[in-house]
Amino acid sequence: MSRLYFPKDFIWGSATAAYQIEGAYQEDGKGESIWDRFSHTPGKVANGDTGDVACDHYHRYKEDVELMKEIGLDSYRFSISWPRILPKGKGEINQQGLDFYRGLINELLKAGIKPVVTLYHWDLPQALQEEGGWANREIVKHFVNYAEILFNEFGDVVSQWITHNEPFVVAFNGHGSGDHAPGIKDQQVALQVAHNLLLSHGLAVKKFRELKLDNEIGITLNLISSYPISDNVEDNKAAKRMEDYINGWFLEPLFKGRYPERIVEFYGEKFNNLDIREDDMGLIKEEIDFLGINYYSRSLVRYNKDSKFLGIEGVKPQDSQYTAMDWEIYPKGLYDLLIKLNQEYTQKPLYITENGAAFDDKISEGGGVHDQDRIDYLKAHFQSAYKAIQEGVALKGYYVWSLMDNFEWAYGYSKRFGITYIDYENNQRRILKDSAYWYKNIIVNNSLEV
Ligand SMILES: OC[C@@H]1[C@@H](O)[C@H](O)[C@@H](O)c2[nH]c(CCc3ccccc3)c[n+]21
Repeated sequence: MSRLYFPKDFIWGSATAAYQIEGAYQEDGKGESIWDRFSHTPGKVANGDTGDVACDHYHRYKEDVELMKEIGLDSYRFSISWPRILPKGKGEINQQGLDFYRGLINELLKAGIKPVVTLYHWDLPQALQEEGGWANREIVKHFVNYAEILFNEFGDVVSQWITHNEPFVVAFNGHGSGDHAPGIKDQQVALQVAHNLLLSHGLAVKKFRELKLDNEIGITLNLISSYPISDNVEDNKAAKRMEDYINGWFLEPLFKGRYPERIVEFYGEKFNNLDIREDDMGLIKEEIDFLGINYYSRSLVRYNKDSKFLGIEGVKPQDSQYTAMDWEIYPKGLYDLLIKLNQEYTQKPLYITENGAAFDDKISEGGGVHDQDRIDYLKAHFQSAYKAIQEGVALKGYYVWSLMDNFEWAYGYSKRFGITYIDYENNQRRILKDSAYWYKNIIVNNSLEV
């Protein structure tokens, strides 16, 4: 057996999001979010699950920081719930909302754990949705106002700020396929939402720079590695379109100030109809300090002239392994992605802000949760990250998704991503899974045994 040693200042962390773990959905002045509304809408979420209680983190955050300390995390990535801070999305500030996050951050600092805050992880105040939400360009100034409140309140204790979690998903799942809140099904709206999200990111970064804070700011994107099933030209073009659709639509504006031509022509009229103003692309390209990457799996495609989805058809190799989300386990895709980002987009510091897997975890007779499949998944992806670092990629940290089982959006509580098991039948009891103990050992040694 040999050991792969990570750089000495490498950050090992874990990640969550407010709506997925906090619960207390109407407590202490919190306003309604679009996910409160969506999850309470019959038929939208598996088993009629909602985030009303979730993991009850709102009341149990001290216990949860103790868990993070036991695992030995260097850092914890979490999101702040906009409607806890501004119940109507703007106007009056809810002090009890600020107090909750102050308490959480204080516990983290006492435990020597770096707080990394995601400003927006999908839980828009419902009051703003009623004014058009992300489809209405006015939202940009409300987002910057919200961000400024948090920069001023926590700017001296937060290590890094992430403006948005996965604008692709907010735009295309929330406004294209409609399987996420607010459940709109309109590609034209989805494209406008994507643009407004990027613009809100750029203006929030600009505001952050004006405040001259000494921590860092970036954005988190869900990114894939995209491969053609054969080396024929049409399959290769299909794989490139897939990469442009998920990765390029956001990477190109953020780092090159433009939308990717190949797919712009594919969108045609829908792109020409967009409300993009003269300075927008320059504002979106405001320099960031790091890029957050959420990687879970690859995309393997073939060209299909009858496919309404960009002429693309997904392929699922028989001999691959799959997670409980039916996502192919493909660690090499993380390595390929990191190398490509380094070569084609940025040499800025990169963080894996999410990587992990859902498996059908069970509590064993002895009371433990033996999730060897999750250990194997993480080990293989850590090895890919290690290889990329060895080849010069400025990967500075890795956040396992997730610290605990939680509300998995439209899948409700049916999918478990945590390294901590949540026993929903037993008062949300926390049980560290074998993967948590395995991760603890990695962190202590800052190395991986292979
Ligand atoms: O699905 C697991 C996690 C979610 O729980 C996080 O909130 C979200 O940031 C996140 N993103 C991805 C990859 C992109 C994706 C999002 C939604 C559905 C399918 C894929 C996976 N995950």
